[in-house]
Amino acid sequence: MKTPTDYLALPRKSTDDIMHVPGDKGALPILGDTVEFLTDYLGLVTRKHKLYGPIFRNNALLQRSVALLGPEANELVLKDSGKIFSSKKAWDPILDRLFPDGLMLRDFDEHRFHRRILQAAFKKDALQGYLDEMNPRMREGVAAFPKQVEFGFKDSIKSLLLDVAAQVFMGVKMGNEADAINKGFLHAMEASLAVVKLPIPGTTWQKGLNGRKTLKNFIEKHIEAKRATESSDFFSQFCHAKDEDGNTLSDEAVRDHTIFLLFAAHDTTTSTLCSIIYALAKNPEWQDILYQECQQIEGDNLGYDDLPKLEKAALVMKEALRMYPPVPAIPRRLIKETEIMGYTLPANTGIGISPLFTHYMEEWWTEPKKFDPERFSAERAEHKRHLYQWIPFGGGGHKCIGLNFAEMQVKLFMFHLLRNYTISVKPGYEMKYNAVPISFPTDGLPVTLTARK
Ligand code: HEM
Repeated sequence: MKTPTDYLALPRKSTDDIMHVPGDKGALPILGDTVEFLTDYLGLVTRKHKLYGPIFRNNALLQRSVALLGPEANELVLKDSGKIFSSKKAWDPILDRLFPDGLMLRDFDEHRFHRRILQAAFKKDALQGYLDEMNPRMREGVAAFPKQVEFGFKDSIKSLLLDVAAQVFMGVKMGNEADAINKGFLHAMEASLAVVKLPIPGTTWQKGLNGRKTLKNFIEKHIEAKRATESSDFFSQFCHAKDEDGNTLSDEAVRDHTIFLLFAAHDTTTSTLCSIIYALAKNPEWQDILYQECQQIEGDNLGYDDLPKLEKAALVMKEALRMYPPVPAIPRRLIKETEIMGYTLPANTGIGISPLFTHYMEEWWTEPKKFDPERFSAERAEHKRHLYQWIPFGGGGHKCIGLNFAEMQVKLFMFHLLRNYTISVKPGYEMKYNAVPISFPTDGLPVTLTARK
């Protein structure tokens, strides 16, 4: 039987048997540190780290959990050599009704089985196909952005990426069907952040469930035809994907992975492009460097073989992901009692590691608050001091399967934008943003594009 807390986001409380771990109850009764967690996550974690060290108790979002900080902790949790950290149990409470059975919501052998099959859709030939599909749409999308007037970059890029996703993820050409898919998807995304999950018509939650239904119906309607032909979209690729042993995906698995992929790709890439555009607007010398780099490429399209030529663009992306990792914290749940950093933690303990905190640790980064893409250059390679100090894509078995696609899409956008326009913000402008649940500007990121002479 459901209890009232089942209708709240994150209803599942972790066990109380972690009171021996350093920490405190948080600032407020019941809410603990929820307010600071949502408004200044990095400040909160940095303060607690100073007080308690690399392992401490958290009390936020009606959950007690244990924070494990720093590259060693990241490695322990993400590598998970003992198979004790469940991704499914951590993500399910947030995502299982809207995006069930995606890769992140599967564990261990079952996860590995699905991931090996899905890998086929991220190989070179497939990526090349997606890039060819995306080129004209991205070019037209950038050309349609307002010029010479200030506009909110966040909403514009979100909507462009949504159009591209309808085509490249679901294989829908523009028109009514794409609009319905986009709307359904947006509603499902919004519902994933809903605090109250009551199935009442008109609420964010109910709209999200309806949104999922739209996506589900679309896939179920088209799956037979998709299996009969092949095209350059993830939906089609998943229909035909095989691992080395010839295993394939069931219709249900194709459906759930395709819908989950939309979720995993969309806000993360939108967030990354916002951070990049902000960083470039504040550091115009980097716009010139990238402009020169784009000029080496002939023609109006970015080809797959051109991607490695955009070396400096890759450095800028890495640095933006360091400073503003879209996924600032990665949750797991322990599946059995385990001793970690000198403390015995019971089964079911919620665990949180923090890419954002790690990316600002002075022990590992030179002047971490400074935008300095060259820190990732082959000569300096600061990020290689520890394999788990730069983890915007996570690591280990659940490391982002879409990272090459993400880099390709980001480069494609920058290519079409920077070869034609410069980006500026008002003098003295500083982006206001919230790091959790996903790093986003809270002011819409007002920018101005000006045509290059
Ligand atoms: C810059 C953009 C992106 C960032 C920063 C990002 C970040 C992440 C992170 C941190 C994880 C690991 C979560 C965990 O361990 O709990 C992850 C997993 C995942 N990402 Fe991404 N992602 C990005 C883009 C994409 C794109 C474009 C796609 C698809 C085309 C994608 C698909 C996935 C999937 C399916 C998983 C689950 C992998 C697994 O559990 O095996 N991501 N991503």
